[in-house]
Amino acid sequence: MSRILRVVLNSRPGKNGEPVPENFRVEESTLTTDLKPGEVLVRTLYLSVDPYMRCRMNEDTGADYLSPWVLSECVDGGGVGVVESSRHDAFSKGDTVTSFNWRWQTCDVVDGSRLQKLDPDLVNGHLSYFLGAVGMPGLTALLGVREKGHLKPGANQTMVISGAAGACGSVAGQIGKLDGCGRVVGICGSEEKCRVLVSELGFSSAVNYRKGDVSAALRESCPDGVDVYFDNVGGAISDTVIAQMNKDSHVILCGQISQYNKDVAYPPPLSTETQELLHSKNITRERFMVLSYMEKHEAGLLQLSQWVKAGQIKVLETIVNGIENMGGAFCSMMTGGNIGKQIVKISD
Ligand SMILES: NC(=O)C1=CN([C@@H]2O[C@H](COP(=O)(O)OP(=O)(O)OC[C@H]3O[C@@H](n4cnc5c(N)ncnc54)[C@H](OP(=O)(O)O)[C@@H]3O)[C@@H](O)[C@H]2O)C=CC1
Ligand SMILES: CCCCCC(=O)/C=C/[C@@H]1[C@@H](C/C=C\CCCC(=O)O)[C@@H](O)C[C@H]1O
Repeated sequence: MSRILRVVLNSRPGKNGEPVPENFRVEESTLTTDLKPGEVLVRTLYLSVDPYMRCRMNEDTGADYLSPWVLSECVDGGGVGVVESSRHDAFSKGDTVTSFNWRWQTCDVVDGSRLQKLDPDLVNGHLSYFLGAVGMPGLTALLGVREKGHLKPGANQTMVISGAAGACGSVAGQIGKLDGCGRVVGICGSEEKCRVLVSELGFSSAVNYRKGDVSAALRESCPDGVDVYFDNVGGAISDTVIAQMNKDSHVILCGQISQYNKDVAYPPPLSTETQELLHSKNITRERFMVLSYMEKHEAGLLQLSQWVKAGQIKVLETIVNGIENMGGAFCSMMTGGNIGKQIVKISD
């Protein structure tokens, strides 16, 4: 038996409500560490907080691939850890492992069939990158751009990314440049984020949507209009971008975080005006889901790893320490407290 800490869902914010750290509760618990055949004892190193978790806080997530978190039960999501002991043939003590359904616990006993082994060389030992640029958000950026972006190298296209300073957005913009866009413009929520996008990540320009006339700033940044829009946020920001899109251009419908605290279906309905614009300008706007391209994940992670190791993709992270800060980190990410991927470090 071993004493552990875990995070349970304490209360739901309601479908129309902002999440607060008090929606989560940290508890002491005990873990039986005698393993049955096929089981693995893991120690948690890093946990991820992600926007889709807001949907899991509702009784009904509104998405068939997302199950709701259960009140007073341990919550779960992306995690990375180390194997302490194993009774599963595929895992040995010291292996680095990950899962999409890692319980928010300091240690856990898990069925080995639910774990994937990771090669730390892919991230030069920066294991948290497996939850960000060389993990699900990086794949979302890569596959979103490649599957739905219709990029044409040499065509001097302009790509706009909303949520540009976040985990997916910061990588998507860099891939836009690597894949040949002439101009890559980020939209995000602070001056500091704009500075980082341009001076550290090589974006052509950046627009702070909390300041001034966003439409005018975007027009100045995109004098030839917008050819590709990587949409992470939806709502009024996306209406503004779509109004400046060119004929036969493309929206990559990645996420709609501005609507996640509202009781609306996913993807949320568009205004009549925006729908008419999409139609009259023949703009594609297909829903994109990274989990629909599982067969492309392995090659995608190798590509992301190569870019990161070569310094062609710069990785931004915001890391807080301690399992007691999971709820706070989640709420902070939902309100723009992160630059790059929001990570919680659980142990060394
Ligand atoms: N389709 C798919 O398969 C996947 C989709 N996603 C989606 O991608 C998007 C980005 O996810 P991820 O990179 O993990 O998260 P981020 O790291 O981008 O964090 C979320 C960011 O959203 C921004 N934000 C929050 N509220 C608003 C708002 N009302 N208006 C505008 N921006 C807002 C904040 O930045 P700021 O300071 O700029 O406001 C915040 O930092 C989400 O919509 C998510 O659901 C993610 C993974 C897979
Ligand atoms: C309804 C809102 C969806 C917003 C889009 C989004 O962020 C999608 C993210 C998924 C996410 C799914 C994660 C785990 C699935 C298993 C969870 C469970 O219920 O057990 C990510 O990991 C991949 C994206 O497609």
